[in-house]
Amino acid sequence: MVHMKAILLGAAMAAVAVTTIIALILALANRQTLDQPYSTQFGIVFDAGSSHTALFLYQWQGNKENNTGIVSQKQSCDVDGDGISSYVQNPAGAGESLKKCLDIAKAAIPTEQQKSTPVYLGATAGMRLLNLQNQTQSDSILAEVAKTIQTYPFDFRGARILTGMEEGAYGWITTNYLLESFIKHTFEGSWIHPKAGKIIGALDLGGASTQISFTPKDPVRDPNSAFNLQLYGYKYELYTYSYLCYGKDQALKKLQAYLHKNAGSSSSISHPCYHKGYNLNLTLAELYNSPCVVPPSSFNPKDTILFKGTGNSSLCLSLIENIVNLTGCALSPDCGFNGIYQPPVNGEFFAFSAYFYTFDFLGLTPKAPLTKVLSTIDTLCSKNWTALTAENPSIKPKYLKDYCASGHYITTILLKGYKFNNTWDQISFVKQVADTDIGWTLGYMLNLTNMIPSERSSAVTGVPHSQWAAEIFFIAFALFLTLLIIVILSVRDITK
Ligand SMILES: Nc1ncnc2c1ncn2[C@@H]1O[C@H](COP(=O)(O)OP(=O)(O)O)[C@@H](O)[C@H]1O
Ligand SMILES: [Ca+2]
Repeated sequence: MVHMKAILLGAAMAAVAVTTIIALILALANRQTLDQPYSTQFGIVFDAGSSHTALFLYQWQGNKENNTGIVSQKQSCDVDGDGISSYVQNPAGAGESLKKCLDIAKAAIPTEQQKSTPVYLGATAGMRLLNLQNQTQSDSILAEVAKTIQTYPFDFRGARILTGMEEGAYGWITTNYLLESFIKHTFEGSWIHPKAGKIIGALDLGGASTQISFTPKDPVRDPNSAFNLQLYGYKYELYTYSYLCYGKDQALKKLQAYLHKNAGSSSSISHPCYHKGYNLNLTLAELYNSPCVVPPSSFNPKDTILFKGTGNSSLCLSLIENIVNLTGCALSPDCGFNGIYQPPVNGEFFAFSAYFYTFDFLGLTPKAPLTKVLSTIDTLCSKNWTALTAENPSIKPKYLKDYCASGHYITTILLKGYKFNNTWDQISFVKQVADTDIGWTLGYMLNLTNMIPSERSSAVTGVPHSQWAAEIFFIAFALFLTLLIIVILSVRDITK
């Protein structure tokens, strides 16, 4: 009898073991399903900035992950000419200007994929300002760019002006997506949520606006600058603010207007941020062409003024501190500049766009000690224009003339505005991560194409339904067998 029971138990255990092993093999063996070749998909985003427009072509491969996230930049294309907001006299020209880049993108996408390639155009602060000045003009420019894109075989999804908050939040999403701060692909092939605290803040300096976005330590006190997100099952409360008129170009225009106002009737004005030997002629129409500067009560738009560079670095810095209003704070002490609410900065930050361009020219990327930064800007500002242009023959004068001023502007807003004075080393000045540009465009596309799920369950690993059913069947069957044996053995014991 004991012998019989042992045989039965042995046989049953063997059956359970075999069933469990099959279930395990099914569960573990076939993760490669996701590596089956999916066709490459594409997406296009136009960044219609205040100073210029660029096209970004992104690609991704079904569910197949590469080591830096799923979506990468295949190529980018710079549109010739200025930003679309400069086409007020010729809105159709704004549409026309996009064709070169659209043709290049079309050539890069296989014909059969073109119809399913989404295209977005997002305009930022240049169009925000035009929209404030003259909505009819901004609408007609948007209509013209939409019309041109629709002549291409893509899936056009709209041309619109982003809010400053969207611009800041999407830049933050792009940065953290590329750095895999939300979800990380491990060596073993699964996805994990990385340790909290590795979320990076984003600093974007454009021509007409500048954005700061980060997750503060404490809850955001002003709902107007709170942006709540849920990504891969985790909630984030973002502080984000966009300072309209405080992009690099509009801030430097404010400085010109300030100098003009203080020059009285003189048409020749010393400019301490311009290099000795550099002269700039400007009509008053050009100087006062933006809502960021208040013109004198009466002026002749055709009058010209002459800015003469004096290369006085310390005077330049103190004038820039006048442009950025550093006093007054309603929610004291939590302020950025201009009395705008901002919680204390928290953690590491990536600074891109004109932050990067300026610091790249200065040789200060990705990081440099603050003392070196300040002395490098001083040295640059004191160079005379002839020497500077001779040393930098490949740099466009329209950028070269402003690096002194923008160097001082950047340190002013970062140190005294956002108050990185004790955390300077937390800022990296970068253009790309994993060969993909940092900016709002990728985050915008990821969001609009629902490529960042809000729930963890939609994350990337998985098995096909049939395999999942087989796994469940064998696991259930193993459990059933175990139970059956226990019951049989107990019944036999009782009836004995
Ligand atoms: N090579 C460069 N050197 C210096 N500044 C640059 C360079 N390329 C672009 N920029 C600056 O970067 C900024 C880009 O802003 P943009 O995206 O056009 O405006 P916004 O984001 O405010 O709509 C502009 O101030 C432009 O002058
Ligand atoms: Ca921009």
